[in-house]
Amino acid sequence: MTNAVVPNILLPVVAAALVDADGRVLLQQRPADKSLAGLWEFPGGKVESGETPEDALIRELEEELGIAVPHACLAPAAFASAPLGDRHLLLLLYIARKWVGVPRALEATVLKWVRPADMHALPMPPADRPLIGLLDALL
Ligand SMILES: Nc1nc2c([nH]c(=O)n2[C@H]2C[C@H](O)[C@@H](COP(=O)(O)OP(=O)(O)OP(=O)(O)O)O2)c(=O)[nH]1
Repeated sequence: MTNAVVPNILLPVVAAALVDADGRVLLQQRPADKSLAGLWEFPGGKVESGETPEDALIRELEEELGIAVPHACLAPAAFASAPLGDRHLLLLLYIARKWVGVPRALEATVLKWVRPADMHALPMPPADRPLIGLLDALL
């Protein structure tokens, strides 16, 4: 009997809606040399092997924005499920209202604070579209 390795079709990605005192959410623009270039996304990234979703998100927010988000400040909020190339994206969105440091675009082209209602007019990854209305209802 062979133990065939089945490739994992699911791509787990974590992302954060960082919310400021005015109810605006931080979006970042994906750089030109990456997939989905130029689209506005929630900061975050892929969950690496051996990481919990929350550990992955804390790491990504430090790498991408230079901020520290305490584990206790990450509230699970919504998810998206959508095809992405030959994989299937499972995007877990958390809300955070508190963090340490001032977000800087360390990997993205630029950052922007946006109200959920204004996100409809922005080019965002297709998987993110259903998250806009959910965020609007939650904030
Ligand atoms: N961080 C983030 N990723 C998103 C969002 N929506 C969405 O479809 N994605 C996709 C884009 C990427 O394929 C994947 C996130 O992984 P990543 O940001 O670490 O990927 P990457 O740029 O390092 O690598 P790649 O896309 O060039 O393969 O999830 C979102 O709102 N935030």
